[in-house]
Amino acid sequence: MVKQTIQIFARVKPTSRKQPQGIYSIDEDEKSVAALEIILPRDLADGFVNNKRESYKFKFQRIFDQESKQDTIFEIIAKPVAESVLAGYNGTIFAYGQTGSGKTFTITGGAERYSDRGIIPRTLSYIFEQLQKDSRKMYTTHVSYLEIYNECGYDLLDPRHEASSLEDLPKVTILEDPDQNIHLKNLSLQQATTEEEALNLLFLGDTNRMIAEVIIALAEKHRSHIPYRNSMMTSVLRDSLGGNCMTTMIATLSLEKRNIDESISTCRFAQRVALIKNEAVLNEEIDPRLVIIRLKKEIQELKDELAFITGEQRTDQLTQMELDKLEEQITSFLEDQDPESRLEVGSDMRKIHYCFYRLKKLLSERKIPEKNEFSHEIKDKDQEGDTPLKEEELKKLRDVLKQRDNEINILVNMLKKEKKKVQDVFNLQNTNRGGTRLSLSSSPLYGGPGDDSSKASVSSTAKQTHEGSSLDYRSGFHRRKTVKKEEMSLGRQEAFEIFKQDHADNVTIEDNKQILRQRFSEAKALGESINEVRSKIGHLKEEINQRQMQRVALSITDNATGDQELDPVEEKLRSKMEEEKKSYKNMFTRLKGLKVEIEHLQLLMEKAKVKLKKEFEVWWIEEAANLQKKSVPSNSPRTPESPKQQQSQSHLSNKSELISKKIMPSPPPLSRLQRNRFNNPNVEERVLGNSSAIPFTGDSQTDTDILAFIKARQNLLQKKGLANN
Ligand SMILES: Nc1ncnc2c1ncn2[C@@H]1O[C@H](COP(=O)(O)OP(=O)(O)OP(=O)(O)O)[C@@H](O)[C@H]1O
Repeated sequence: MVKQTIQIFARVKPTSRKQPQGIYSIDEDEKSVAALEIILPRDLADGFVNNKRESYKFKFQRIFDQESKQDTIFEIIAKPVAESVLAGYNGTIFAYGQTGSGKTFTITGGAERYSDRGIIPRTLSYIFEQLQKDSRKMYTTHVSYLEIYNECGYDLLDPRHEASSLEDLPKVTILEDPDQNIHLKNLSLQQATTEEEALNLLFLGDTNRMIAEVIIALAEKHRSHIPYRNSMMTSVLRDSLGGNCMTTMIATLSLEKRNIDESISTCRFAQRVALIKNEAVLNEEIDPRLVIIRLKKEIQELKDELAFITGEQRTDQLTQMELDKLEEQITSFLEDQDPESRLEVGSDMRKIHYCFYRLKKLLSERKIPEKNEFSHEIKDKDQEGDTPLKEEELKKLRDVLKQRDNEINILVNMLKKEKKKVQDVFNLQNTNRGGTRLSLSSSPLYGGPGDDSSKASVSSTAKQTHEGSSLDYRSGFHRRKTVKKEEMSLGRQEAFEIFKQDHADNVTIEDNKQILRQRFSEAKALGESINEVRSKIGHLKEEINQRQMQRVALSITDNATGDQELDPVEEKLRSKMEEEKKSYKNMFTRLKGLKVEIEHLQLLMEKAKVKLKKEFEVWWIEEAANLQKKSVPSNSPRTPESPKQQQSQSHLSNKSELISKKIMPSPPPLSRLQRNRFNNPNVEERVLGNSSAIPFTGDSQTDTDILAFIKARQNLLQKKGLANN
């Protein structure tokens, strides 16, 4: 059992604006702990009579200042927890801090760059790497993703559900057993056999969360305060907060002037958490049948020992099973070549006697006659030695000797021929050096120049995700994407194109596309270099083999002992081969890293695309709702709406201004074609200037789409100062 308090770390989020000097300071001089001092600026200490303390000091295991990078956070905070998990303990890492302080950035990672990936993807990578190294054990890995919102738990990885709101996801409830262990009912456990599968699950959960989330924001203001002590989150984390677990907390701080109070309260919370002691117990699941067998054996041994010491001999017969076991032991003892091996049968005299009896029997049955035969033979030979060899026998022996001599001569001639062949090959190779070489690599790992197979190989797994696979959680995502695409009408698609052009996330997608292209070509070039090195290694191996054959042949024909000496040429070839192998390994490791990076970037891009689409959908619905309100006169009958439509519209209308500001920070420039096509006052007048709402197509949904598009365009133009009015 390991007793340990919860480890607390602090991370300060980089500030966008330059902060006034001295708002906080970090003191790392103290041994093994660091201190964060938050200084209250005087203007915050309100009024004339200043009763507020001016500075607050908090201790942490370590404080990561604004410039700290994600890899450092992983190495120092997460790796030790991952190591304890691999050793068999429970491990938890959680981030705590005010909104926008960097919890998601620290735990999951940023959505823009590969280097921004957070603790989860890095830990997954580390864990799978370690599991791969250990071939002695069998591991199974599962992933769960639980979202807790408003005291309700939701499974974000259930492959049977496509989330468009949290309510679509399976609800997870807490159950407590009589031993007060917490169980999460309905939370699925998804098996992940590789890092890639685990990352796909993480991505699926993130996407589901994102899709179910722009609803949460709307409901947020109606949310009542949930006391932390009784919350579902605390129940789920019960073991992590004072139980059987190695736990680490990261206090995320946004140390800007306006956030000082929140930051102080986060630090206070961390100081309290640091007092919580956990008792982590090694998780061991013991098979009761194995325990029974072990205990029975122990009891028997103790009984035997007791009988031996007290002299009380056991008189009952050995059972057939015991006899069979003894036979097995005797056989393996006799077959064992090790002279030191022992026959261990414990202190049961019956067994000891039985062994002696069997050995004696064996000796009398087999060994002794053999020995007798052998001694007779020796005796006969000795007697022969005393008699002079007969002339006839001598002649016979001379003939045999001559025959042997002939055989040797034939063999030497054969060897000479062989040596010549080898020499020819060797000469031919020397002539070929510098010219073209025979390629030994029959199945290159990656394609040659101009071949796209390297790209295919590197991206195949990620491609699988999009092209559908047998795994439900992958195809689920794919299905959603396809459905959405099919649903989009032409006008809506066009509006989406305009919408995304200037969206901040589109810049990220484009940047990542660029990086992806670079990584692909790097991977391709690397694949080609790997193939080259592979074939070099093949050639070197071949050269070494030939060299060895040649030396053997030489040593036989010249009766030399060359094979025992070191051959400098061979040594040189070997060291060259080692170098090539090293560079092969380095390149291969880099290629593996590139593959992970490419897959990660593809997931980031997909995530950004889903987010973009989601934001567009919300904006579109909201625009349509506004427009309908405007264009339908109060006394004319309204187009009937589905209850769902009504609900989403009423939710969104409150936020419409906010959303359109947020998602359209600056409108995209319209092309001349677009301007000509849409900047038509007649259409506008028809739709917006005239409240009689003339139907375009007769289909209310399509008309709504058209209206929303025109309105959206008008908004854009107004913002750009291009509107006609
Ligand atoms: N260490 C950091 N380096 C760079 N950017 C950061 C860092 N921490 C946070 N950010 C950025 O700050 C913004 C807010 O961070 P994040 O979403 O992680 O906050 P949060 O605490 O999870 O917020 P919420 O509680 O609202 O979900 C994001 O755009 C994120 O990329």
